[in-house]
Amino acid sequence: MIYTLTLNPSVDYIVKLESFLLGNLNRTLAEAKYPGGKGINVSRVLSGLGVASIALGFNGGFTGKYIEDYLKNEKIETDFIKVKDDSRINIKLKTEQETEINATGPDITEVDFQLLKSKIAQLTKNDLLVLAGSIPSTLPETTYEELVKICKENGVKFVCDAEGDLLKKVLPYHPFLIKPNHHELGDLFQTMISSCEEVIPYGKKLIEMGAKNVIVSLADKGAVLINEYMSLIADVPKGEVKNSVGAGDSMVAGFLAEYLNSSNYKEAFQYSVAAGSATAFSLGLCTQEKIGEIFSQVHIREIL
Ligand SMILES: Nc1ncnc2c1ncn2[C@@H]1O[C@H](COP(=O)(O)OP(=O)(O)O)[C@@H](O)[C@H]1O
Ligand SMILES: O=P(O)(O)OC[C@H]1O[C@](O)(COP(=O)(O)O)[C@@H](O)[C@@H]1O
Repeated sequence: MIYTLTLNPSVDYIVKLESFLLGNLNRTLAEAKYPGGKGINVSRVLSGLGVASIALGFNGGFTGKYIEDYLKNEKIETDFIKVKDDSRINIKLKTEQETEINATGPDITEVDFQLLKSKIAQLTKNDLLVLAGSIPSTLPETTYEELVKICKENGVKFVCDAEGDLLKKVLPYHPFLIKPNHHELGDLFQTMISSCEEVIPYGKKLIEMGAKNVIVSLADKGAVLINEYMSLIADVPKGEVKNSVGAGDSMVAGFLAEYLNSSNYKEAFQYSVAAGSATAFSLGLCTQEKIGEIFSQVHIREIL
């Protein structure tokens, strides 16, 4: 079974405005709400692709209930640990640019964290855990490290989509997949990365540091897959970007769904990029149909 872990779920409140004037009254043209948080987005895309998963994490209050009900409605199994305060609301402002305000989220106690650890300790070598997103400020910086240590002890495969030190610290435990974007990759190595070709040496370093598969996305500039067998560069389809929130999460879900189906890295990567772009071209997350429409527009070349 695939488990996704979202330590800090959100209600993503997407508001579209003609323009945004700081210090003025602004009125929206349109708005939408979705359950959010990276692991939750992965579960939702997987579900749309016919792959079951169980969503884990902490949720609370009316927002937590909204998230849980929404997932249940989409037939996604959940096993959240209830916390006292409300799950956060993240604001996504769509003007000519995309501006995000991600909230801090509720306090997580030591008892809640122990409960989570005991849930993770029950996973087996037939399971895969996706750890994705930021860590609430009340949890220790070592949270992901502690959780993947448990995975390693029990032979559980895991995927990690996180930033900076959180990501670096899980590499020695050999994640099956990591997916930084080019800014996050640049931050890891204190450099600026602006093309797919520039990604390759750093991607290879991440493989040396322990990752099994590295996907680096560069928004409209393409994406790169590196593992011990190959280095692939994909270009992305052209289209009207409606909302790129969750595009990265869709790549993770797309890769997992297709890899589980075909065990073919190249096809899984092509599917992953198509899923990312299908989400960017949609108001919410991608659908299987939308991915199918643009799949053949994703061109992959191998770098020898
Ligand atoms: N402007 C765009 N045009 C086409 N596809 C896009 C665009 N922006 C994002 N995507 C798709 O979404 C994927 C992830 O986008 P990116 O912004 O790099 O990741 P993240 O959401 O993790 O920051 C890209 O690899 C691509 O497939
Ligand atoms: O946990 P973080 O880093 O605050 O991110 C949470 C946000 O990330 C998202 O999961 C979107 O992630 P991506 O755009 O990177 O795919 C939103 O749904 C959510 O609001």
